[in-house]
Amino acid sequence: MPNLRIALAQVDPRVGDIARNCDEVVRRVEEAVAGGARLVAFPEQVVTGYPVEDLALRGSFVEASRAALVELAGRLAGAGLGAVPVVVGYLGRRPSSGAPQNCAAVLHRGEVVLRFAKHYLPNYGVFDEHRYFVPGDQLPVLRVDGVDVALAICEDIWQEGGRVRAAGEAGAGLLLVINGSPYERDKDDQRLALVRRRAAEAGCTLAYLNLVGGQDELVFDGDSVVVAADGEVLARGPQFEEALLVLDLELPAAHSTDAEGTVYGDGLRLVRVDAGTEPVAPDVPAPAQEFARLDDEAEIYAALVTGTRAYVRKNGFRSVLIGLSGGIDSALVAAIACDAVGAANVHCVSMPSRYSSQHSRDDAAELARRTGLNFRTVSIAPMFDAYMDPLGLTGLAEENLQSRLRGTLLMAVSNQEGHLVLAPGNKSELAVGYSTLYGDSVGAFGPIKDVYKTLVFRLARWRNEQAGLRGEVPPIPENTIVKPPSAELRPDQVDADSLPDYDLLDTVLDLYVEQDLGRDAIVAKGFDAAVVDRIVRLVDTAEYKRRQYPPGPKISPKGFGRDRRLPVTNGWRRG
Ligand SMILES: Nc1ncnc2c1ncn2[C@@H]1O[C@H](COP(=O)(O)OP(=O)(O)OC[C@H]2O[C@@H]([n+]3cccc(C(=O)O)c3)[C@H](O)[C@@H]2O)[C@@H](O)[C@H]1O
Ligand SMILES: Nc1ncnc2c1ncn2[C@@H]1O[C@H](COP(=O)(O)OP(=O)(O)OP(=O)(O)O)[C@@H](O)[C@H]1O
Ligand SMILES: NC(=O)CC[C@H](N)C(=O)O
Repeated sequence: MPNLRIALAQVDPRVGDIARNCDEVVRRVEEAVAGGARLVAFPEQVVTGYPVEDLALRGSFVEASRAALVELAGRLAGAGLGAVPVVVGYLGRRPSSGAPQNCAAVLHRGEVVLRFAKHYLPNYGVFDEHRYFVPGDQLPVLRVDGVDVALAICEDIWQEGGRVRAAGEAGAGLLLVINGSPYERDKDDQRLALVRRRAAEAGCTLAYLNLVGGQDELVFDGDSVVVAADGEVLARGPQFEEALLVLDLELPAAHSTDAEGTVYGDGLRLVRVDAGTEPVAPDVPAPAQEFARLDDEAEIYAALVTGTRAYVRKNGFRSVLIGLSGGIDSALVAAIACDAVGAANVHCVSMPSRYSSQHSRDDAAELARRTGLNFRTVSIAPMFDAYMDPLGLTGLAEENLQSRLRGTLLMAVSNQEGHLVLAPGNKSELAVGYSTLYGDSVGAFGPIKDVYKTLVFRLARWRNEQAGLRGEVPPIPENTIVKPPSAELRPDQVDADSLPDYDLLDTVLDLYVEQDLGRDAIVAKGFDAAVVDRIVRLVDTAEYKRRQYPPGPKISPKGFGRDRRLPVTNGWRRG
């Protein structure tokens, strides 16, 4: 059996930054070729970044992507890297109609030798690909070093049949799938099971290559994997880190004599390109690469850090600003921020009012001391009095004023000093509207907006334990974790005055939001009808607030973003 040394480049492109992304492709091909790779692959739409959303509808952008592809082929050859075929994803057009397509190409000896488009387009959850693209109808096969490598793009393996079946019918020796598959909790297990099933169906080894990094609310976890037809894992990339996986695969020699244009299942037509290369036995075998899996908390925390870092850096910021109350939410956000951009780039403001307890102020200062982040205190009392005197506010208006003064203050410091403001709201609060519009909801990015409050506590404990294991000072003060959550907007206020206990609240929210169960179905599970009614009503009436909340990293199958699109003006009140 011929040996094929492949390199899978698990990289982090920036959407819209075609020049930077192409530079990165050249750099990684250089590295792969130096490592003896005979075939190099990059993820879905690496040239443009993924997902490009409505940029796909801009003719100038599509043309820039197509031109960059041709230029990239020339650049690789010019750099002495043209002998090795390179698979890259890009944004292209269907030649007949000019309609945008989610494409990939093979670059070889200075030319674009093969182009094809994604066959199945995802149109659920966060995906809208039918809005942008028309599907491809080919089975692309690249013959390299005497092995037939069938190619596919992400959703192509999530649906039955299609390129997986066609690859089997064409007798491919390897199915190479390039992906832009966003992170969700437990999705790595789901993907591995899927990849194993598809490898068995295609009857060949399957190499699954994913993006890594973050793009607005999406986080890409990498987690590329290579699986044999019998399900054995041959290599697995790291989660949430860039990597170049170089590995040797023993693959069957190409034997298909099917002519170009042969039609397989689902109407896919064979397009074949022969790289004209001879098998090369490597001098030294590539070392086996299988990175250890992260456990649940580690994985979620890494996703939050990755998403936050990507948003800050890719939007040109160096530093962030957080209102630090001494409570658990802003404490966890501060810990994530320190891990994402470094404590020296994290700026926090304690903004006490007359209702702020001494322990809250102390806890905020203690977190700053433990992490080394930049910390200052600005009392909001004088501003508060200046509003209260002429307006005579009471009750909720008085409470929300404090939150809004803090929001205004944070934005003022952001304007003055150039830090990006992080919003500290968690998913439980966002669900029930427990935050002040234009107050604590100000900010550019919400690192924990997809994290329920009960998980906020687990992550805070987990982060402290990790510090302990590494012999470091745990970042979050114990008192912040153990005290009852409170907004401290009036004397002796605690969250439990206005909301059900968080264990109960999060359980019902999971049923209503994540699992989309109706009110009656939730009550039928044994929950108190009055509590369910109240939670359902709070969730439904807070849609307007969620629409005005900043983006944040999606970690669940149903984040408050594109995954859950409900009308704001909505007379349906029966859950
Ligand atoms: N359908 C709709 N579409 C658009 N706007 C709508 C609207 N319904 C109300 N509004 C507007 O929204 C306003 C009400 O919203 P908003 O001003 O935010 O105020 P509201 O939701 O009434 O109160 C904020 C709640 O969040 C709690 N809170 C605040 C701050 C921090 C925390 C925490 O623990 O983290 C909790 C606070 O104790 C209170 O229960 C109305 O006055 C109206 O202007
Ligand atoms: N005294 C304060 N100083 C600085 N920021 C504050 C202060 N009080 C509230 N904030 C900001 O407003 C956000 C909402 O805080 P609040 O205490 O009202 O509720 P919370 O959801 O329990 O949040 P936390 O757990 O961070 O306290 C905080 O996360 C923080 O960013
Ligand atoms: N880019 C894609 O086609 C992604 C869709 C796929 N179902 C996934 O989440 O991995």
